[in-house]
Amino acid sequence: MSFPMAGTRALLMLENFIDGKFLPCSSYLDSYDPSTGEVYCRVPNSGKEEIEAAVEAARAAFPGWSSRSPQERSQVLQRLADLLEQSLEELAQAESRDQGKTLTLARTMDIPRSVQNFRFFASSILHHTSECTQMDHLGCLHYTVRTPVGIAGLISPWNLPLYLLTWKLAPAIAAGNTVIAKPSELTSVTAWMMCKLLEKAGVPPGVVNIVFGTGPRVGEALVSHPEVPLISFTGSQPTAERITQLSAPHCKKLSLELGGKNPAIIFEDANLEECVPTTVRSSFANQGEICLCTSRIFVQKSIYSEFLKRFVEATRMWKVGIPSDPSADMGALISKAHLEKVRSYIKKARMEGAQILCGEGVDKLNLPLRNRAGYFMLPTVITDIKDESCCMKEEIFGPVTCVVPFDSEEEVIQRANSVKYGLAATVWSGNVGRVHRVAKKLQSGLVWTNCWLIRELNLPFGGMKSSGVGREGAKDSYEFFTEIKTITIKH
Ligand SMILES: NC(=O)C1=CN([C@@H]2O[C@H](COP(=O)(O)OP(=O)(O)OC[C@H]3O[C@@H](n4cnc5c(N)ncnc54)[C@H](O)[C@@H]3O)[C@@H](O)[C@H]2O)C=CC1
Ligand SMILES: N/C(=C\C=C\C(=O)O)C(=O)O
Repeated sequence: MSFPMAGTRALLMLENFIDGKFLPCSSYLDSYDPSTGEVYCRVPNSGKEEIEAAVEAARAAFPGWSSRSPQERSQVLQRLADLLEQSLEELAQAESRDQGKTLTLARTMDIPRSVQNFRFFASSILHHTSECTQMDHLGCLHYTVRTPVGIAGLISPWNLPLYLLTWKLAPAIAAGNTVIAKPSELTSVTAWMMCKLLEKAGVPPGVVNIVFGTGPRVGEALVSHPEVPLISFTGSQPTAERITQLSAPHCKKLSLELGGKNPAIIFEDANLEECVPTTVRSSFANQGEICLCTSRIFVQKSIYSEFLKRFVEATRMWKVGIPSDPSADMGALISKAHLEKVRSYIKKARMEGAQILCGEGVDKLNLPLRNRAGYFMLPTVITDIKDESCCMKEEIFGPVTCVVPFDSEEEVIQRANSVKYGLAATVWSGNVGRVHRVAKKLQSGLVWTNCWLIRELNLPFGGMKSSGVGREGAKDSYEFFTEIKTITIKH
């Protein structure tokens, strides 16, 4: 596999992957290197025509793929995982250049997890069982069978491009579906690189089709297509709303993994040695562009000053640098528009009288000349802010976090729950009873106590309230990507 390295002039031209073939498109979109602000890649600007071709290919491939045994499909997934792993370095370089994240993060998190997604579902597909019940008095036996749904539409975002695409793709094809995936138009490169490995892995033509382009054009064509009965989406809440509207006339199965406004609750008996560095990471990892990132930090009053001092010191040590710098903790944000949006929240906070303790507008960003037009900003800590402020209510999805004090357990639970989102929370305390009590009362699909982002892929992942509909994981993804049928036998 090859793609232009940072500094090369040739534009990378992506093509759609339909029916096992790379196909050019009649129009293209510019894609930017977030670390320089320069166009470096052109992405197909697909529409209805390409979706029609992909549906035809996926429909034709379905009978063959769905009738293979789980073992056969599992072997294909394992081979794909091996091939991705062999290309780990190239994929990590590409992800970092396309997304702006540090190369270190792409190498240690994005690509290894993409490999793991295939290995995980290659294994879990072998272990599902179905239910059976008896009604001896009526001479009946009842059991369930599961069958793949058909053509799965997968729409993924720009923050963890290959990681989140493969988190949907692996369970979809493991269960016997064929797929049409639409990655974010801002970060399409690693999906295109993966297509180059599919044939060698033994994925038959038409089982995986990847169509590139924008949400309103090709995304909507996919969502509205009557022969795509299922959509798995990760992204923003307004887009989820639109997908829901477009799917409604067809009663499609939907899995919606959306944003968060995730609280960290830090009690006075927390181990600050562990809590401070983990909360810096949970706030600013991947430039704060993970739906699980912390953006509201509630600290018990008795340790508030001490925590704040240590937290700001540690944030100032969180280095922003060019993505290839091995000492950088944070790279560039995804786009100019997103950088401006994130900065606008800090401006609003200032206007409301909040204090910016470090970061944007307070400290100086040091970047090489070539990267000055890149979309970089410093990790920023806001205090003296009201719970009603938009910075405490809306998903900013950038390196910005708010720190506020609290008095009691009851109060903090109520405040943590007072937003429309309910995705992830962290609770820091040495008191086991309290940890269980608080975790249970938080309106949040995931609660990490005394840690962050330790993932158990077997268990349900997803959010409550406006953070989404449905869950993903070994059993949940299997259930989503299959239809269940109850069969009664009278004997
Ligand atoms: N995982 C998450 O929680 C994510 C949250 N966001 C949030 O969303 C905000 C906006 O980011 P965007 O890139 O605009 O997210 P988005 O929700 O618009 O994009 C996610 C995916 O949906 C597609 N899409 C967009 N409009 C569509 C439509 N009408 N029909 C079908 N597909 C469509 C996009 O092309 C992309 O592949 C961010 O600032 C952040 O707050 C963004 C990305 C991921
Ligand atoms: N869905 C997102 C992150 C998921 C992480 C995981 O499955 O470990 C997101 O940032 O959108």
